[in-house]
Amino acid sequence: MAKKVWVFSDKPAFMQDITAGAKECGEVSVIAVGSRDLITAAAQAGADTVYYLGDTSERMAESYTDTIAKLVEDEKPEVLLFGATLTGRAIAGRLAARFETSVLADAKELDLTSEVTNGVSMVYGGGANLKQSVKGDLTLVILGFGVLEKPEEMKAGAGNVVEVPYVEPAWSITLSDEQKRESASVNLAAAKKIVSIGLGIANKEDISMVKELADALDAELGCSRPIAEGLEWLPKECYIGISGVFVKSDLYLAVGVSGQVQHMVGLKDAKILAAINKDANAPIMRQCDYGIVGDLYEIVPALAKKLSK
Ligand SMILES: Cc1cc2nc3c(=O)[nH]c(=O)nc-3n(C[C@H](O)[C@H](O)[C@H](O)COP(=O)(O)OP(=O)(O)OC[C@H]3O[C@@H](n4cnc5c(N)ncnc54)[C@H](O)[C@@H]3O)c2cc1C
Repeated sequence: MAKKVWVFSDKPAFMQDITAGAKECGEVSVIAVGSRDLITAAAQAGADTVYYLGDTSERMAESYTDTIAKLVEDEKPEVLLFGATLTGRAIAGRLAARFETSVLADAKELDLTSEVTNGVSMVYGGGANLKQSVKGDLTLVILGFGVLEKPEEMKAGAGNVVEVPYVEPAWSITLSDEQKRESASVNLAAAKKIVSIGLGIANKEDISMVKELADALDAELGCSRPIAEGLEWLPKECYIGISGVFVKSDLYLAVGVSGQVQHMVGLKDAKILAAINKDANAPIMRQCDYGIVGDLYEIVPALAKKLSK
């Protein structure tokens, strides 16, 4: 059953991915904010109508929420699909509050063909799948790249452009400063060997001790989320798990990592899992191929010494 589907993503490739997938279900429109090049990109991916909101150089994308809300009230799309980016999430959440509805967040499967929109998303940090059927006049969905199946070649749409006037929000965010984020040069998703640290490491300075072991193994250094997000001892690109990187290394050596499900989901495709943990009952010790029970401060230097010989 064809629905009136609209797509928003601030990332052009993401917008095209969703639009091309949604096109398979009927007519699709795109809400474009930013460069005018987005209009062509949207039409190439199948957009029949492109609602062009303007350039974001002077405004934060979130400031367009009122403009989009007005457009939704006027045009009444049935489904709004948002790419899972920070901006997509911010706008979807604001619209949900505005229209007193909820968001089907982080859909990893989505069926737009039946009368109600059905989606599957991960819950409990990837431990379970949640199936949802969304009823009501407006369905808001946040989805990842590649979730919607798309044809090998994109089918272009009519690309009719509607210039949408800006609706001044009651309050808006001003961008006052930008700082470059520290990022890692390593691509853990492609690494063959990884040594990963967790909260068993007591001090930031001790990371160099584990790095010596990683170097002896010719491995990259990864970590659990608290090391990167809470303590910020390593860049965010270095943490493995449901909300971080998914790895498929030949060897994954976890040092002082307990093995919570949110971490373990990210290394389910690693071939050999080894762990060093002082607690024989830590969850990771039940899942690893090789486990060393003991103090990492004794085992790591001893292993590094042995391996560098
Ligand atoms: C929505 C959500 C998403 C999340 N996503 C992720 C994710 O993507 N990735 C992720 O990693 N986490 C994620 N988490 C966090 C996750 O639940 C755990 O809190 C986290 O993985 C625990 O990190 P850890 O193993 O380093 O620390 P801990 O659980 O504290 O484990 C530390 C381990 O070190 C051992 N240890 C302590 N001292 C020593 C020593 N001297 N020698 C040897 N062993 C020692 C302890 O026995 C313990 O097992 C998420 C959580 C939520 C709620």
